[in-house]
Amino acid sequence: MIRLEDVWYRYDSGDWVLRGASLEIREGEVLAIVGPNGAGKTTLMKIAAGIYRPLRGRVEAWGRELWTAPGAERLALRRRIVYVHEKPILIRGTVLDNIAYGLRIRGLDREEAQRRAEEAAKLLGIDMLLDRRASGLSRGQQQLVAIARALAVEPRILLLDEPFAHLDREKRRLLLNVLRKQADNGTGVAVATHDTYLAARVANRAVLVENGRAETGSIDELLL
Ligand SMILES: Nc1ncnc2c1ncn2[C@@H]1O[C@H](COP(=O)(O)OP(=O)(O)OP(=O)(O)O)[C@@H](O)[C@H]1O
Repeated sequence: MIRLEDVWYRYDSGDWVLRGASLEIREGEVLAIVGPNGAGKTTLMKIAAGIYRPLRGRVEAWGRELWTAPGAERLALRRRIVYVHEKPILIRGTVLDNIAYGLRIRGLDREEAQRRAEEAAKLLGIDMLLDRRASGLSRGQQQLVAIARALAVEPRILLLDEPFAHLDREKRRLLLNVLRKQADNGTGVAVATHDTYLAARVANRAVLVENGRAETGSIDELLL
């Protein structure tokens, strides 16, 4: 589980984006992160992923303060968390290479990485694309490849930034089901989205990011 406590953040060039934001991302549930453009949803998720260090406040992962943990421990904690950007960066090579990439850098041998990458691709209905070059894919296909790459490493916490944005109706529904199943199997899933309808369908709880703060509430309170 990840806990952000009274987190403050601003970029070099601007005002405070987060001014005392707190939230929890728990295993076994889907958390919807909603709020207006520029409110700080992406920033918050990158802090939860251990990519950005807050200027004030605490980030706890499984009870350990992430940024004061020794390097090796911090790396181990961060590896349980995967963040998928709205505009994913794909490596050169095939779709299979891309989905297997996270596993390869975690030290799995080629065969095992391939087997797990194929499984993840099947889950998202993109197994027919495995031999295609990643550079020729549509935006929606790229998004699914990035999500498959994340699923393949079996993270304890999965953070997705606008995962539905470029997907057609059928793929949105498929992803919705996959995320629900992931949570039911114990993964903690957080989804930043502008689509409150999808958020309400998939999430157990919601967080509204606004004015630098994060307000946690029920689906009824924040989404409907
Ligand atoms: N790399 C950066 N450098 C400077 N400012 C940034 C940077 N990234 C984000 N910001 C600013 O921080 C604020 C929060 O941005 P963030 O992307 O976290 O919001 P968001 O809620 O995810 O927005 P959206 O819904 O539009 O995706 C915005 O004002 C944005 O302009």
